[in-house]
Amino acid sequence: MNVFARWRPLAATEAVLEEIDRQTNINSPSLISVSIKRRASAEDRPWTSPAAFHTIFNPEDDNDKLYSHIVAPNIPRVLQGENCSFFAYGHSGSGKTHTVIGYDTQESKNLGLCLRVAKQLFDALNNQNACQELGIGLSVFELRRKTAFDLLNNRTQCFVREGPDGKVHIQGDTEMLEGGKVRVRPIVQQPCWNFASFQQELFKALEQRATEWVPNPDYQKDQTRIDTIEAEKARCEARVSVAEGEIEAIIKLRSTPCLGAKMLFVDLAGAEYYKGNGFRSQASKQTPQDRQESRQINSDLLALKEVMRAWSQSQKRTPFRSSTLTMILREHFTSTGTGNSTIIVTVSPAAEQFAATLNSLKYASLVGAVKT
Ligand SMILES: Nc1ncnc2c1ncn2[C@@H]1O[C@H](COP(=O)(O)OP(=O)(O)OP(=O)(O)O)[C@@H](O)[C@H]1O
Repeated sequence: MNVFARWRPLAATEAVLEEIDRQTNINSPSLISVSIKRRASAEDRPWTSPAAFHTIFNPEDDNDKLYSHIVAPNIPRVLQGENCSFFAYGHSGSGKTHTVIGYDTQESKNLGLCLRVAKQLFDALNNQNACQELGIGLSVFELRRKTAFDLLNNRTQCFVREGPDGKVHIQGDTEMLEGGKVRVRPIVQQPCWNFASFQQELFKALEQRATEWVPNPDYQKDQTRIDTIEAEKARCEARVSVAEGEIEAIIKLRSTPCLGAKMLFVDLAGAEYYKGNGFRSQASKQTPQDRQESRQINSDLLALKEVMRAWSQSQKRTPFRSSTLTMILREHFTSTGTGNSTIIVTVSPAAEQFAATLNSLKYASLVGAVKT
């Protein structure tokens, strides 16, 4: 497990605020620690993390720098068929989405890690004539209160279930196909053949995050059209099944597998829900539904920490079953093989966020300081 921390710049609205007193300590050639202190109180002793971090990025470091340190070194492994996962953890507004997706798509140095790697992979595919028929499959889902929502399929509610193959699957409802065949609708995997379409599909999916959908009362169902499309869908599915069989056969024949690896980017829920040491709780403003959701996020984040620790130590038993989030992630951890899992903790330098920042750094350093 690789652990990185990223200090974001003070936002314009925070310009007048004091900053946290912080220092990076180079402890060993490979790992570093961080010390932080409230600047306001002279008697405060700094809290120093264990040597847990690979790199600590400063406010002036852009997404391009993070990409070249964190993601780019993994590309050769992904091309050899190993999975990699990247988690952004931090309190609300600390820069998770800025890091994973990015808010500026015009400048490639500002693209978030997920978009930047897609760009790099498409550039590489375009440079190799032999690979012109290779693309990237994109799945995007949001996990809320034990339910997954497929963001590439109108936020369709999906179930997280363990299948007879022992793997955890995210699946929609069971549906009846023409001819009485029954199938469980899988989560959409959108094929993208170039960077522009990848970006477009990703943003379309992200727009579906946690927004209420209200049906149009004037909508009239056109059953004939639905039937025609269903029939076309069944024909396409049959062709996909044949193609999947052919791909499986090709993968088995290859001496160096380079198809079928997955890169997973997780923009975790804001960690202010995680009630840690000295954290200023928002509980009084929350509705009962909010509180239930906070508890769920809290237990998901704790479960994730335990999974990361157990996995880093190669413990015999990794507690994947303790939450829906970790159940879903099991496949990514267990099939990583010699691949990599990375956590990027994003933190604000604003002194008023001290408790949240301390909490986030403690979380990440507990994971990163594990002796393997
Ligand atoms: N490293 C950075 N450099 C420049 N601006 C940043 C950086 N990190 C965050 N920001 C800015 O701070 C704001 C909040 O960041 P972001 O939306 O990524 O936070 P978040 O952690 O995803 O929050 P939430 O949990 O609420 O989704 C955004 O306007 C973003 O552009």
